[in-house]
Amino acid sequence: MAKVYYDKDIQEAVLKGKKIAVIGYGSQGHAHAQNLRDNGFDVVVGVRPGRSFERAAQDGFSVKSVKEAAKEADVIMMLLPDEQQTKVYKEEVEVGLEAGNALAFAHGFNIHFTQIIPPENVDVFMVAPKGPGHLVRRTFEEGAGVPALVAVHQDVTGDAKDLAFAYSKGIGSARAGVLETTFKEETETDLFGEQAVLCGGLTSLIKAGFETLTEAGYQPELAYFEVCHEMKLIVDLIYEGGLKNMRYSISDTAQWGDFVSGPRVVNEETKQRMKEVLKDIQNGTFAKGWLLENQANRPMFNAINAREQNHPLEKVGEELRELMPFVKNPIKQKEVVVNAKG
Ligand SMILES: NC(=O)C1=CN([C@@H]2O[C@H](COP(=O)(O)OP(=O)(O)OC[C@H]3O[C@@H](n4cnc5c(N)ncnc54)[C@H](OP(=O)(O)O)[C@@H]3O)[C@@H](O)[C@H]2O)C=CC1
Ligand SMILES: CC[C@](O)(C(C)=O)C(=O)O
Ligand SMILES: [Mg+2]
Ligand SMILES: [Mg+2]
Repeated sequence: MAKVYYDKDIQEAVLKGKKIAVIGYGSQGHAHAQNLRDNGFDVVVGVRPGRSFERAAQDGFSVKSVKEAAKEADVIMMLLPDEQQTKVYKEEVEVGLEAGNALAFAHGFNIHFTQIIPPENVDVFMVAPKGPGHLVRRTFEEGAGVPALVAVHQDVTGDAKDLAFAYSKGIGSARAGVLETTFKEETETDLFGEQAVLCGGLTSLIKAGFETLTEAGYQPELAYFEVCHEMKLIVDLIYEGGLKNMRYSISDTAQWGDFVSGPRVVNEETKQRMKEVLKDIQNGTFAKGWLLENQANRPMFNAINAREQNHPLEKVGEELRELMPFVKNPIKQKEVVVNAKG
């Protein structure tokens, strides 16, 4: 079994007393900044003027421009959207880097695909939480954490690996488990996971199930409960005790259907497609497409996003969730409050 590191295995002294600039205050940014601060680390937030700036100030942080924060910090964690990082790095971060500083990432995209090439005199490490930023914060507040991967790309001080582990402990990830990896392995597996299984695979599966039922004349509300709402309840059982725990709880009829019909839907052909997706990630085709899409101001991203938001599943889901007061969306609620103040 791979070595998994926990709080007890990690010394945080190497990071204590250093100034950490969290660049960006979005999904990951707000969680890293707040968890690190709660664990006694010295954090400055670097963002452009606007919504995030106001939110970080409202949360009590010292907030500066990206340039100022990066210049005054010893450790600079890049938590801007991947596609924005190169420009901001070149214009505002690189100039403030001093020998012996550390440049850090939560995903390997820009280092692995050579969009950012840091100077040779700084450490470069990664702490990549294996979960959405809002849950990095929420689980931390609940006394738990989200697992993370750490990697070192450059080690000039001899401390890069210790810094990465200390940072992972600082954001609460070592409560759940931290694994060592490389930028290449994290980048390729993270992109594959989100495209083929966690986000792309799952949304396509849910939509296909919903459409199959509604096109056959079944009620959309019923279809939503069947293939979307219940998904969380089933996944919770898998999360808590593996596939066998879920299969223990469902009926034997469902388990037999799982065995005989599941592989008719997700089969060798699906796996072949997954291999193609992985190949496009490994050979840079996906990265190139995403970077070009952004250079063109996202024409396809925006068109698909608009279409997806109008999918009948989204409409009926919105109506049904309104009628389930126990289905709360703490992320949305927080944003509404902030927007109202902003
Ligand atoms: N989202 C996640 O859960 C995960 C993300 N990651 C990685 O973490 C990194 C950050 O991702 P994520 O948290 O999703 O990012 P977000 O999209 O949530 O980041 C938004 C933040 O970046 C700021 N920002 C955007 N563009 C600029 C710009 N041009 N100049 C200055 N500030 C800018 C925004 O400010 P404003 O409000 O002013 O727009 C906001 O503070 C990425 O590398 C990602 O791959 C890794 C694991 C999971
Ligand atoms: C699954 C999507 C993710 O990789 C994540 C939350 O881990 C991301 O890039 O947001
Ligand atoms: Mg991920
Ligand atoms: Mg990702």
